[in-house]
Amino acid sequence: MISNPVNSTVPIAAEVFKRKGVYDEKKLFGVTTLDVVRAKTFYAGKAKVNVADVNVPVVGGHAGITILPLFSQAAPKANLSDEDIKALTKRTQDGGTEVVEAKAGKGSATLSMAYAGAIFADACLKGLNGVPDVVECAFVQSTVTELPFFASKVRLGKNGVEEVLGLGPLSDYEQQGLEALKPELKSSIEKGIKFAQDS
Ligand SMILES: NC(=O)c1ccc[n+]([C@@H]2O[C@H](COP(=O)([O-])OP(=O)(O)OC[C@H]3O[C@@H](n4cnc5c(N)ncnc54)[C@H](O)[C@@H]3O)[C@@H](O)[C@H]2O)c1
Ligand SMILES: O=C(O)C[C@H](O)C(=O)O
Repeated sequence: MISNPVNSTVPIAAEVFKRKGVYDEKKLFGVTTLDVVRAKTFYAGKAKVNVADVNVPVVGGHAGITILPLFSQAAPKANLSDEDIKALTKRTQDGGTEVVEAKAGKGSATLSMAYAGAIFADACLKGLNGVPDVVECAFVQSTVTELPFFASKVRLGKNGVEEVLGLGPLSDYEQQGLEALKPELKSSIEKGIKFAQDS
């Protein structure tokens, strides 16, 4: 699912598939790759490193504060200040809205979404083809937190999701971000489920 609001459209799709008796939680993904692309790009700019060498996990969901980039786990390591990390986090969280507002009613990110979509589709195809250790972040059914859907690193394989990976160690700032995003993400998920059940 790329269509927004991803935090609700994924639960909606899950409910619809369940109703039809064809739900497979290993094969339903909310595409959050663009958040990773943005986090990597902004980090590379600030840290003055080649973006092609950068990796940054992004967890949570795909809207505002539910997007939580884990810059404490970014590779390569860079000595950025707390202020820099806060600014990079906000820029990543606001990236989509920035584009939507700039386009003023004429759609959302297109070229960057095509790039992100291609990365994610390629990762899925590699997994289906048996390439080992293909890992991308995606919004999936999850037990990583108490929420039924959550974006985190996911290992892709022949069956789709082979493993939903945990969050790893978080900085205090990220831990606060995680606690702050949970009520908002919970509400979006519940709205999606209710919408599907009422339809
Ligand atoms: N997951 C992500 O990272 C990400 C990134 C970019 C865009 N998006 C989402 O992708 C979706 C498309 O974005 P866009 O920029 O291409 O938008 P857009 O406004 O350019 O295109 C939307 C299209 O959907 C059509 N449409 C609207 N209602 C419809 C309906 N009921 N039935 C059939 N078609 C309908 C419109 O005619 C239009 O052609 C949006 O939901 C956007 O928020 C997600
Ligand atoms: O379509 C939007 O609202 C934003 C989009 O999800 C994006 O991340 O660019």
